[in-house]
Amino acid sequence: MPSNDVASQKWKVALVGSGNWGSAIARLVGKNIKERSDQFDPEVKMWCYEEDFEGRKLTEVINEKHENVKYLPGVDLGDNVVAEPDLAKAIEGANALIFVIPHQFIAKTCEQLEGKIPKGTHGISLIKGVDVKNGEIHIFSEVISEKLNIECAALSGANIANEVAQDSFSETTIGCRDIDVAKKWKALFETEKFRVAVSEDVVGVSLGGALKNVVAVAAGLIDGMQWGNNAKAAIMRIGLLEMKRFALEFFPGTQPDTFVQESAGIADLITSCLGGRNHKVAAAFVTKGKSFEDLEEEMLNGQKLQGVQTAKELYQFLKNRGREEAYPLFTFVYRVAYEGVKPDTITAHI
Ligand SMILES: NC(=O)C1=CN([C@@H]2O[C@H](COP(=O)(O)OP(=O)(O)OC[C@H]3O[C@@H](n4cnc5c(N)ncnc54)[C@H](O)[C@@H]3O)[C@@H](O)[C@H]2O)C=CC1
Ligand SMILES: O=C(CO)COP(=O)(O)O
Repeated sequence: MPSNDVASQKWKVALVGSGNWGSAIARLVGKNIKERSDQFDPEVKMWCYEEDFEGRKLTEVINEKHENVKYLPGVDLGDNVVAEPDLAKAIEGANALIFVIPHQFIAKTCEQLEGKIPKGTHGISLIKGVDVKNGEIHIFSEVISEKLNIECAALSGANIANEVAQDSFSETTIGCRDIDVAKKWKALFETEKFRVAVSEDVVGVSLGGALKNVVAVAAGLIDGMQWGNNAKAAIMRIGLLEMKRFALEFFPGTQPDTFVQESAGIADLITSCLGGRNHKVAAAFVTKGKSFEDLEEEMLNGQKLQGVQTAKELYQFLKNRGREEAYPLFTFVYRVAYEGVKPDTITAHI
């Protein structure tokens, strides 16, 4: 469909994902589509990877209480957010799909959707991670776009889910090359307290979210060691430069300004280094001396860490190209998580 028809097209929205961020976004979108029913179908289906919750199906409990009792407890999702365990049913009839699952699950999930998405469907990826395979690296908007043969935008920013779910003020960035489609996504997500900026730099927006997770792990190590604020600020600065350098080296055409001007860049880096899950678990890695895997299990109640796995994927990609030494902070995080390098040796590495 030509993009100038998008403004008048009514969108039926479905979410592929229902974790901590997925549920917070479902609530926000659910409220907006009720108020903007001229532009959007007033119900949103949310695909849930089904599991048991206290002896019942999680989807049943969500639909009965209108609350994701496991991944976003205590928050009313609204009665127009409907949890659906069958992926094909969840997306049936939708012409706008929001992809919001931990990045390690996207390949399998897309496989189930291949060939089932009508032409002209719009997609947006809220996933923070990169896809590394066969020595190549891709952002998830591209992966989704290629696998499902649809256009796919990106949304990323300083958006700790629990804060967005409480309607605390946040900003975000939508990366989308088609201005009419971008406006429609903005209308879907924006509220007075959730401010949306639009950028054409889909790659920069996506990489900001993916790469900051690795820096947040490093910041968590610093806090675990109680090295103070100067040290953490240094990690953020060094990390931001590595993020920018990586983007420009491997994704030519990325706008360097995205990293310093957009919520998807520096603001996300800061909030994640102050209070994200990657930061929290990395601090515990130092204080408790357990593996990231065990700590994720113990501390996150089913939520998933993205930074440690991203560090591994970046390392594999960089090593393959002989470039790991050019990214000492990313490489250090990998070595701490997977090779037993001690966090307190950080200054000898970066
Ligand atoms: N939580 C947050 O504050 C934010 C998260 N993000 C990003 O959004 C993406 C999704 O994160 P969350 O919604 O927080 O997820 P989460 O961290 O809460 O992960 C749990 C979700 O993963 C699902 N899951 C578990 N095994 C699965 C499988 N085999 N296949 C498919 N799904 C499975 C669970 O059912 C649950 O819905 C991530 O890339 C994250 O970095 C972005 C902004 C904020
Ligand atoms: O992306 C986030 C905030 O914008 C959340 O980061 P964590 O996954 O580290 O909690």
